[in-house]
This record gives sequence, structure tokens and C-alpha cells, in this order.
Amino acid sequence: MAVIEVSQLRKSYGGNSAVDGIDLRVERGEVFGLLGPNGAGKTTTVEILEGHRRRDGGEVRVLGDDPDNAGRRWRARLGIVLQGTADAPELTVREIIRHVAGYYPAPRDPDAVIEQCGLAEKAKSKLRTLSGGQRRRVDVALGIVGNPELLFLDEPTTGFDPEARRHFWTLIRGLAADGTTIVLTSHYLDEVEALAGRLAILAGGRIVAEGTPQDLGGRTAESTVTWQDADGAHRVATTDPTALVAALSRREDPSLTELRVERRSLEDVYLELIGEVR
Ligand SMILES: Nc1ncnc2c1ncn2[C@@H]1O[C@H](COP(=O)(O)OP(=O)(O)OP(=O)(O)O)[C@@H](O)[C@H]1O
Repeated sequence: MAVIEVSQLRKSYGGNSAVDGIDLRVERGEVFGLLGPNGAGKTTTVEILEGHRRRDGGEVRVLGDDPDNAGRRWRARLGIVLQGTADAPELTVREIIRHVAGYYPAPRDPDAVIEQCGLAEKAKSKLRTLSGGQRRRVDVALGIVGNPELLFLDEPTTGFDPEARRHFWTLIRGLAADGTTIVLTSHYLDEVEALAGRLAILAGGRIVAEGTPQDLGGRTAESTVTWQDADGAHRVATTDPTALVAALSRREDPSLTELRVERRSLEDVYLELIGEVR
């Protein structure tokens, strides 16, 4: 059974459409990425799935229930990582994580979560003394301590240093391997590419592309081959760069230099799709 099923989801604010007929399906254990520029409708969509906003139209099922009518037991099966949730400056890292664990029927061990989130050295520090990136790790710890079946991550690694980001990726992969379903919203395309099995690109309240990062990265399956020879600089877009490179080397042209093949990245495709919608 799908963990998230959405059909024709709609939401407007004062007559302006923010989400305009979205269909989504996320299966158990998937890491699903939601990408899109500012104002695309990501937060609106995710908050409807979390039961924090009401929709105007469409069908939504999350863990089998309609978020508009679901109760506390349903909520305890969700983990939500928002920005800056830990609003208790005088509590220590361990205190807040233990406190929040107490709200859940079957939480993870708070000390194990502290360790997993790279906070062991800061366990006894008050929240107000933490750096921005460390606060963010606390947000992540609070999102996972309840041992959720479904985890929503909104821009989880903003403010992380590169090492902390890699550490976090390992953590997320571990959670997914254990069967946690994860919805990841991020502006970092490399992060979505590294973590998500599937992703949707949202623009203007609609899904403009959906698939695996590889499918989307190779959407037009075009690479660019560039080289220099006696005639000057060349640049050719092709779906078969191998054949072109082979043909060029068969020429045995001594003036041929600077031969390069550039593959289109997910970022190239993303920027192109967003450009088409604007
Ligand atoms: N509470 C609100 N009242 C009025 N308009 C809103 C409200 N929340 C969002 N909107 C509008 O709905 C649209 C979608 O916003 P949303 O926050 O869902 O986008 P987003 O994709 O999450 O953007 P970002 O990447 O900036 O977080 C925007 O045009 C925004 O101005």
C-alpha cells in the first residue's frame, strides 16, 4: 500500500492558486524528493500532507488516513523536521530530545539519536549556545526521535558544513533502509540526486516533471561534445557522444585537441524546466 496517495490536490490563497491539481504516490521505504523554486507550492503541499493546512480540493491519504480528520495516533507515526523547532533556549540538547521522545509511544533511544545526529559533544549544552548548523541537527534529531514511519524533511541540511551534510546523508540512507518513508524538500539538487529514489519538480503549483534523478537528468539524453581543431572551436549537442568521439578519433587529426564531453546534470534539466514554466 502506498504511504502517500494524492490526487488532484488544490489549494488557493485569496483566489490565487498555490497548488493546482497535483497527483502523487509515494511507496513505503521510498525517499521522495520535492524540488521547485520559491513559491512553487512545496510547503503548501507538504503541510497539507502533514495535516497542518486544509486543502480546497482533491483526495489525500497519508498512512491510510485523510490528514484533515486524522488524530493523535496518526500524528505519532509522522516525523517532521521543520526549521528551528527547538524553541527552548535554556534546555540542553539531551533534555529537549528526551522531552520530545516522551510524547511518542515507541521512541528511539534519545542517546542513540544524539550520537547519530553528531551531537554527542553538545549533549549537555544549552540550545542557545549552539551554532546554526548544530541547531539544525537538533531539529533533525527531534524529527526522528519518535521513530516515525513517515518522515518529512524540509530543507534539512541548510547551514550544515560539508562533513555534517555527508554524515546526515548516511543517516537518511540508514533510515530508508530500515523502511522509513521520507519526503525530502530541498533546494540542493545534489542532495536530492544523492538521496532520492524518485522526485517531482513543482513549478507554479503543478508537477512539471517526475521520475528518478537518472530519468530526469537524462530527460533529453543530450550531451555536449566540444573540441578544437585547425578549423577552430566546435560544440555539438548529441544523444550519442560515444559515437561522435569515436568518429573524431578515427580522423587521426593531429590538430584535434581539448576534446570534452559534458553530460547534462539534474541541475541543467531543472533550470530548463523551471525556465519553461516562467
Ligand atoms: N498563508 C499564506 N497566505 C497567502 N499566500 C500564501 C500562504 N502560504 C503560501 N502562499 C502563497 O502560495 C504560493 C506557494 O507557496 P509555498 O510556500 O507553498 O511555496 P514553496 O514552494 O514552499 O516556496 P519556498 O521554496 O520559498 O519555501 C506562493 O505564491 C505563496 O506566496
